[in-house]
Amino acid sequence: MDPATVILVLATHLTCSGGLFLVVGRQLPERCGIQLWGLCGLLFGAAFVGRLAAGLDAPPAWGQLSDIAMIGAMLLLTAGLRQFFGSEPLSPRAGLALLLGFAALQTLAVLGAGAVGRFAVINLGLGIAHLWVAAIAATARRGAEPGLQRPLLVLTILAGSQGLASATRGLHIAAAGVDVIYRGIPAQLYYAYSSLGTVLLAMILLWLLFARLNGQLSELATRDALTRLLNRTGLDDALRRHFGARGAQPLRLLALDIDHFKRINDTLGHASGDQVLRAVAGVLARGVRPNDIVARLGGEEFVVCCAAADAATALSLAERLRSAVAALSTVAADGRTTARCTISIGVSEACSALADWSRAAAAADRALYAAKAAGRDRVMAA
Ligand SMILES: Nc1nc2c(ncn2[C@@H]2O[C@H](COP(=O)(O)OP(=O)(O)OP(=O)(O)O)[C@@H](O)[C@H]2O)c(=O)[nH]1
Repeated sequence: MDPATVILVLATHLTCSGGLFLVVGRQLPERCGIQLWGLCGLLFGAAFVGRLAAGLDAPPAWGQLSDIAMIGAMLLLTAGLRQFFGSEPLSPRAGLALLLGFAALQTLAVLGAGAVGRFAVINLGLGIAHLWVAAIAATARRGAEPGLQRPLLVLTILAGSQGLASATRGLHIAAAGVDVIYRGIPAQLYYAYSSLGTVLLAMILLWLLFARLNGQLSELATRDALTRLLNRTGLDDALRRHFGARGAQPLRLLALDIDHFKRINDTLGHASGDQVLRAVAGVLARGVRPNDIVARLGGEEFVVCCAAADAATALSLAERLRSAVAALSTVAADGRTTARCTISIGVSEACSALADWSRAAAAADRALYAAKAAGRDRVMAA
């Protein structure tokens, strides 16, 4: 394909994907990055159109405007990525300073070496900008949720390889002169790879977005909004995963219930009751080992699944949780009164398969009611 056709295809693709991002971004929360990616696509597309409009053989100064627009578009891409991961994008002043610095450097190169200077600097500039995108993706991947790991790895590889390709092209043009800008195998390979890269980049950004939305949806479906513990659906999923794993340890079920919780609501108000629920949930979540499962089944009922083969371990965990909750003192919604509460716990026999789960849950419940009947604030084994 001749360079003008490649540039036209790139411009069309970038403009369409930029527009699509802006349309999709209208349905999403502000500052999630996609709006900046949309602007990046539109600006990059406009830069290519500007390059075509000026003509591929136009004097370097004409093409400089489109080059500055391309670097501006790359800055928007990095800003969108930083926004997506919740960090502050570059300030407009710093972005402007970078653009002016690039323009000054390129002008010096054009004055010294004409078209070769211009193309060497824009390719080096695009190379550095792509490597920056790769660095942002690689850094974000370290702390990212599991669903984002793969798209971020692909983005790191794609942006990194595009960065290296652009920088190498810049150095090649500086060394070999104007003849290699549009002609020859390296130029053909470069245009083929950047066309593919542009299409893939838009897909990866959408992949990132869908992975994030998917994670948020699954979080909403499986976690209790008040305490952030697993809800019933989340517990079912966790049990299926636990028992589905090879060599799964047996689980002992601790059924927990806050004693006389209605009184807390009645005396201190529902908002204070919510604070107590959050505080108890915190004690349970912090008090177990990473392999254990903690869930809120509704109201003031919780369940802890303890990966322990022997009853003594489960009973001592239950006792530890009971005394930690009894020692807890929660500031009520008025900010002054403190609320205290106790819990009763029923502990089941070991359960080694998902099929036995309801029997274990019923046994733990019976033990819990026995603990309540025996005066509350105690642990009973099934
Ligand atoms: N604040 C708050 N209260 C809730 C929530 N869900 C359920 N409740 C309240 O929890 C209370 C449960 O009361 P009961 O089932 O009578 O149990 P209890 O008062 O703890 O008594 P025992 O379990 O017998 O010790 C009810 O008043 C419910 O309204 C919630 O999300 N927030």
